[in-house]
Amino acid sequence: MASIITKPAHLRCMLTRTGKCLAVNWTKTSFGSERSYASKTDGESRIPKIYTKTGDKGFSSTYTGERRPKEDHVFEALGTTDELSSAIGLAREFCIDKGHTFTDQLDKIQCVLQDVGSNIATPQSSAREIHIKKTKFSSQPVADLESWIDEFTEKLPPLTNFILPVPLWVNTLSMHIGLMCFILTSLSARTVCRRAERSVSPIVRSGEADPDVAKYLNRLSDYLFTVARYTAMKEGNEETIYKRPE
Ligand SMILES: Nc1ncnc2c1ncn2[C@@H]1O[C@H](COP(=O)(O)OP(=O)(O)OP(=O)(O)O)[C@@H](O)[C@H]1O
Repeated sequence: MASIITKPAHLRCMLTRTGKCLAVNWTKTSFGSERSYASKTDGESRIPKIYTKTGDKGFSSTYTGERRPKEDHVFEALGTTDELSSAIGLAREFCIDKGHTFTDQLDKIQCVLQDVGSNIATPQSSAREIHIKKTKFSSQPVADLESWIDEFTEKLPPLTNFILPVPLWVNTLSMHIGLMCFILTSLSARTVCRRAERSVSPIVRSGEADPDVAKYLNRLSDYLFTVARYTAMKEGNEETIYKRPE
């Protein structure tokens, strides 16, 4: 089963800068400010602790050190991006089981989603130059997605109808990667991706995150849809298309 344990790039940045606590808690999937991270060390022994208790009252930190309520749109977007990465990690496992060849793409996507998180956790209005430099999101991942989508699309029949979300108990890969399944909708990576996009959009619109982050999530939902169609075709599953009721 896919591990949801990650090594966030932003946490690595933070470690390099502080130069301490190398036995870091890699199990955390999101962001901690330098200040809150430092407080996770245990005095002289420097044993890192996973908990600081600083979030117990419902507030947490951005990478820039701002304290905000946990329901803030930044943490909402960070949480949804984490969910998306978990859903893709799950899809990746089914991908390996079925012998599909694009697991390396899914690996890259999970890494890029860490960078998406770094960018979201760094509100531009409170960021210093060093924060911006370390969490800048490049446009290359968007271009990568586009070329992968184009490659799959060339191999697929043209899309002339709406494809219906049907429960495919046997075709678990398609289900987890893209096609909405009413039984496991919340686990469908594409729907989680679109939710992530909705949560990130207002942050980008207000100028607090990089516009390429929104572009990436928009393209990623198309990638997940296309790769789901591709795997369904490879596995010999017919698409259930929309027919107008008589
Ligand atoms: N509920 C949440 N959903 C999404 N992101 C969160 C949430 N809580 C915190 N974060 C983000 O993830 C980072 C790491 O989470 P962590 O649980 O360590 O924060 P905390 O609750 O503030 O601290 P602690 O757990 O030590 O009391 C935080 O710095 C914040 O940026």
